[in-house]
Amino acid sequence: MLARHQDPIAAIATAPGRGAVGIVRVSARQPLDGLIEAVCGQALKPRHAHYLPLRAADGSVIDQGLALHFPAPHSYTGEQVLELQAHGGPVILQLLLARCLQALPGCRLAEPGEFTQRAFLNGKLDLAQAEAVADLIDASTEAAARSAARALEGALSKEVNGLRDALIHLRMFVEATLDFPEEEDVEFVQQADVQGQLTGLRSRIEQILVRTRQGALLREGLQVVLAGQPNVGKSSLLNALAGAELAIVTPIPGTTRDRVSEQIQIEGVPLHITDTAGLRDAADEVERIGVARSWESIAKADVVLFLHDLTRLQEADYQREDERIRAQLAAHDDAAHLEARLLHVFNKADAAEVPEGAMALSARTGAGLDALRQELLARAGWQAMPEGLFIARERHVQALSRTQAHVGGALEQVSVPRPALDLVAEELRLAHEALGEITGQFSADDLLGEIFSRFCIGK
Ligand SMILES: Nc1nc2c(c(=O)[nH]1)N(C=O)[C@@H](CNc1ccc(C(=O)N[C@@H](CCC(=O)O)C(=O)O)cc1)CN2
Ligand SMILES: Nc1nc2c(ncn2[C@@H]2O[C@H](COP(=O)(O)OP(=O)(O)OP(=O)(O)O)[C@@H](O)[C@H]2O)c(=O)[nH]1
Ligand SMILES: [Mg+2]
Repeated sequence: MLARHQDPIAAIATAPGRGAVGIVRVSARQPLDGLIEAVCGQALKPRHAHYLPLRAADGSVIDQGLALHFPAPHSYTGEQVLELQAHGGPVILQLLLARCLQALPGCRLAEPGEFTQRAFLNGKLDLAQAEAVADLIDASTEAAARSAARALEGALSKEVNGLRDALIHLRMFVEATLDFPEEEDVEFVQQADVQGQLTGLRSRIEQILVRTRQGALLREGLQVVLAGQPNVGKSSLLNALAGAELAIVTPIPGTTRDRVSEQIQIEGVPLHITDTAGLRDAADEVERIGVARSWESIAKADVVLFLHDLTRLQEADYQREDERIRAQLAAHDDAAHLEARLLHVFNKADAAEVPEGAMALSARTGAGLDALRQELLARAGWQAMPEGLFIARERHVQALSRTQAHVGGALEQVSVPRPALDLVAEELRLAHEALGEITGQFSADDLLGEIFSRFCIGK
């Protein structure tokens, strides 16, 4: 353990700037009696809110506030914690913070996520729960917040721990059998139906993977880019989806020159929508840069919504331009990837006939927008699962997929006539290890550093 994990730390634990109330939080291994006496002028009853003057070094009053002492180990971090709840002005909170740093020997400013990192290191939260704390704070929709709260309660961890126990059970069995003489072990493994157990495990992992992917979608959202020729109604569609006049709309082709992005939500799934400059051989420098940016956005999008203008479908030059864009899209992407993310949508259904089977809408009247929303959710792989939802990260999906691959590897090994049990054991060990990365049982220090450094300060 690095020495820095032993230091007392302090930080402003509320959003910076002006708030009605702000909190300065201190966490330390050593007793906080000296600090409490210095700032509060009296001893504090554990886990009890005291209203009192909070004092500077010269005895002057910084603020009338609330002080709370959580003696170790019954605190957020598992260490001694002192909370000073003051009025929320930035100057007051800075003064209180400076006072704590100066009155508690060895105390330094907390790094981002360091309180939660200590909660993790002291076993108060596992890694998936600690990540849920950050996801709860950063949640951009109610559904994301609610499922982050469920992950914080341990919904994902519980699933992962259930899998872990089943894996440990199998590992112990297979490893014990390894010590048997060769003829007996095979028979033993067959009797215990290791193959059946592995098959069961694999379908359990698959079910959890499906839910974890949903949880990751709630967290990451979906990147949708509106692309197409000038004047087809991309900006109108952005405005219609967002319900606000965000992008300029005019009948002049080439109106949008720079990207305009907005986050909306559909059934709680965050959608990041980007309106782009119409794709054409631009006449001037500004538009040329705009079109280059359109292509950058297209490259990064999960869904490329290729918008067409129904009123111009029959025009030869219009068709030629659409073909050119299609070819350019194909040149930027491999066919399968393009197929999976390209969505053709036909606009101005209020002003023209709609061809059979086309996904048509009118950005002007709003007709067809609901069907588009549902199509976007379907593209994202969203399945409404009201109960049992928990927030998750791409990292969790990856770890579960690797666990699944190793369980599959073990299954392959036991399915041959004379299974090599040492290979089965090795696959199971790797599966266990991959699974353990989710809750932080087997996590490298650099992964932990990476995760906690993305928290806000004071968390
Ligand atoms: N004022 C304040 N509000 C806050 C926090 C905080 O640190 N301070 N939290 C910060 O994120 C969240 C609450 N999280 C907390 C988690 C555990 C404990 C705690 O004292 N745990 C003890 C006792 C548990 C019990 O009494 O049942 C323990 O785990 O032993 C406190 C806050 C949200 N609201
Ligand atoms: N009739 C009809 N006109 C529409 C519809 N959507 C957009 N328009 C009109 O089409 C013209 C172009 O709309 P924009 O939204 O600016 O088109 P754009 O694709 O963003 O164009 P650029 O920014 O130039 O690439 C405007 O005159 C809109 O009023 C629609 O659903 N029906
Ligand atoms: Mg536009």
